[in-house]
Amino acid sequence: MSGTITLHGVRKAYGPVVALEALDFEIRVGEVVGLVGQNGSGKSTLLKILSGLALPDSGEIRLDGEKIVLDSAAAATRYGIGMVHQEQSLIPNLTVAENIFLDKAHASKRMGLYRWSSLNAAARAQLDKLSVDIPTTILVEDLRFSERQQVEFAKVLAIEEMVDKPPLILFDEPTSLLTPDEIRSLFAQINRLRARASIVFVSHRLEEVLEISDRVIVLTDGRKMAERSTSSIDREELYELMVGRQRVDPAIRNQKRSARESTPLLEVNRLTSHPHFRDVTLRLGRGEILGIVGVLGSGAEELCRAIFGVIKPDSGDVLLDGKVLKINGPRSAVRQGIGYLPANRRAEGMLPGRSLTENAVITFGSEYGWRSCILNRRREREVAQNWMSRLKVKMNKASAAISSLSGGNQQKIVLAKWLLAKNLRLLLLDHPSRGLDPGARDDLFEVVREQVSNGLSVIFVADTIAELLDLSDRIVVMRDGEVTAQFEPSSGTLPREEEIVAAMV
Ligand SMILES: Nc1ncnc2c1ncn2[C@@H]1O[C@H](COP(=O)(O)OP(=O)(O)OP(=O)(O)O)[C@@H](O)[C@H]1O
Repeated sequence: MSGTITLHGVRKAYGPVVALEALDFEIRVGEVVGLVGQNGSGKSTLLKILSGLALPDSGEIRLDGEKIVLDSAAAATRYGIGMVHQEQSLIPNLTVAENIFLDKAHASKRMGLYRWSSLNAAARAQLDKLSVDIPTTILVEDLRFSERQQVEFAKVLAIEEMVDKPPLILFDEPTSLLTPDEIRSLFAQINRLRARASIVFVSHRLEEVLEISDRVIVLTDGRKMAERSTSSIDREELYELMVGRQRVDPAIRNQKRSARESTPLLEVNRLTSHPHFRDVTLRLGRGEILGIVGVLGSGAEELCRAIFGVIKPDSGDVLLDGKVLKINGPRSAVRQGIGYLPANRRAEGMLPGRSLTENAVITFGSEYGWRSCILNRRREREVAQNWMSRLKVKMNKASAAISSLSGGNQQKIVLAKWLLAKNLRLLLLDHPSRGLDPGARDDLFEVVREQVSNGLSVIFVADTIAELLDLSDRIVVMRDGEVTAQFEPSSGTLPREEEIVAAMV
């Protein structure tokens, strides 16, 4: 059995929204297929269909020419298909071994009871395939994010022994929370595996897609708009195919950047919050963008949370406009003109059951009549919709539930919520581009720059060094809770990537 999976004329609609249309797609063993597309273009829908979580409305899926029906995750497993989920699907209070075999019938389970030694040995064998030495008896909740992802990967690989065909492994943005070293080791694992599996790799990071994939498919509005071998296309061309316009070279934009001489809006003096960060001192001018970068555990995210009042500092102080900021929690931060876009937007940034407009106006509705006797819904809607169209939110109608949007479009709504604030002075953006397609990220940065030129000050925790250099006026590097370097390119020149990396690790 060769294990080729083909999709023929697949269509999937959610009510009036067509997520996939007339999709033909072939995935062959021995190759990695990169899947890219703008937010809302149908990538997650395609992964759901392949992993048995959604059924197409029409069209067929075939394995080596034979029609198959993927009507549940278990059915997908039977055909050797597994997904390494972006939002991990492991159960925290079970061990690594239990998680790897949780969804599978296994010889180590008899009448509902585990034979632990054989279960652990079987789990070890799966982890060994990835050259990972995580103990099989440890609870998943005690693992780092990247280790949990390895367990997810091993869990999918365990399918290999259950079926007589090479597995199809689906990766949904696997690198977004990994450090550069962790990405290298994931790629090495994929490269070792590729001869005996087929792989679909979904990501917004075009350089990574081009590096790891043999072929790349571009989805636009649910349709396959291009399919190329990665040796025949470069990043700029792929960006153009996806976004429909050329990318402005950040180097050109940076040349235009002039040093901003300004009185500080924010001064952070020796701020400490155990165990997150220590002795952090920095200043942020009016109309300035301060980029912070650091690997997981650097304390950068917690610093933003402390300024917004989510985390209580142990010592040090924060001055806003020369006055000591009393940080009594997010409510008082909002009153003082501080906004915060959390990294975990689904959990912290939105009300899933509410509509797009309600989510957009939830914080500042009162400014547009939210709390007045006569609810000024129309005004609210107008302002919210103005931002939604500026951020190019792909939606059916503004009254739809936010949960019906694609991940990237949900994020744009959470950002719109802050841009609606009339008194916004300081915006804290924690990994703002995570989940956004490259075009949407450039649009977002453009909106941020525009607001900054109107006097807004921004602290942003960057996802990658490239975007850090793209957006920041000044740069702070953090490691293990401390500031390890500050770069002030007042002459218009930015630090070199190696200088930043050296301070990060
Ligand atoms: N459960 C749902 N109900 C209604 N519409 C949905 C649902 N799931 C997806 N959609 C719509 O289907 C389209 C495709 O969404 P999908 O999540 O597949 O996009 P995506 O390419 O994965 O986007 P992103 O890059 O933002 O994650 C979008 O317009 C989205 O709003």
